Amino acid sequence: MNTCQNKCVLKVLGVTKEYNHKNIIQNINIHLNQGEFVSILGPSGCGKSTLFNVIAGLLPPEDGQVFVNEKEVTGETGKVSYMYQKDLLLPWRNVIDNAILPLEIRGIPKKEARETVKAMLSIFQLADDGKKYPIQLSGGMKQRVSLLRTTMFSQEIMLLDEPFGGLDAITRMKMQAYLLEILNKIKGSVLFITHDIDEAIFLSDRIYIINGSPAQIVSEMVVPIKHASPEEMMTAEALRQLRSDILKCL
Ligand SMILES: Nc1ncnc2c1ncn2[C@@H]1O[C@H](COP(=O)(O)OP(=O)(O)OP(=O)(O)O)[C@@H](O)[C@H]1O
Repeated sequence: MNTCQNKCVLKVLGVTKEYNHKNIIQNINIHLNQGEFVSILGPSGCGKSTLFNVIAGLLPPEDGQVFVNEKEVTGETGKVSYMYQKDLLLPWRNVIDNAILPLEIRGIPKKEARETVKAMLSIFQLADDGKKYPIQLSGGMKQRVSLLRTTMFSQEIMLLDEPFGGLDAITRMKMQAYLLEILNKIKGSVLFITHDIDEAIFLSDRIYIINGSPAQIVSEMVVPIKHASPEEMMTAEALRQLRSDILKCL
């Protein structure tokens, strides 16, 4: 299954990364097709964020290559957008001015950048919140601002590193539905890190399981029912089987 079928926007080939002469991830091969939502599911501490840092060009791999739209970009930053686990909003900037950061870095004048962000606020359900500061926002709102800022960098390929990890269960479910709604509007391709099996099943088209020490891709699974309803999540035999197959790999 490890081939590009539709247009392949991101390809990771044989990536190995070590810290202090110890391999953390080894010979990782993954790909992301245009418009796909693909999760990397694995236990805490196995090396998922390390893999994202290599893909984003923030860490050079010991071995292997990263391609974006067929062009090698190993070790190059600025090719994909990246949302970290923590929201990392600047407390002294309001919502709009937090979200314009990627545009400012690209040299777009502040006034123009603010107009661009303002036009997106309602899509992110932040229409009345542009002037608020991070301290005035709930956890879910902070993550929506982070996501907005991430899309301001690039909507083509987004790396989302456990964006809902710190949220309570109800907010997390709302954010998952909200993320799908946003993606439907902006048509991006997403690589998503999680260690929550049901979250991966609900959101993804495909799931890579990463495990071991050093961590490797131990399985690749296609989700048979896309965006299953809560009832299907509980009762569908195909999803029960998928959950069981995933558990065997972890
Ligand atoms: N800069 C570093 N120097 C040395 N070791 C590191 C460094 N960064 C991470 N590690 C180690 O590499 C391993 C993988 O870390 P990483 O953050 O990639 O895992 P993860 O799967 O994303 O974890 P989590 O799900 O808890 O966020 C861990 O054992 C971690 O302690």
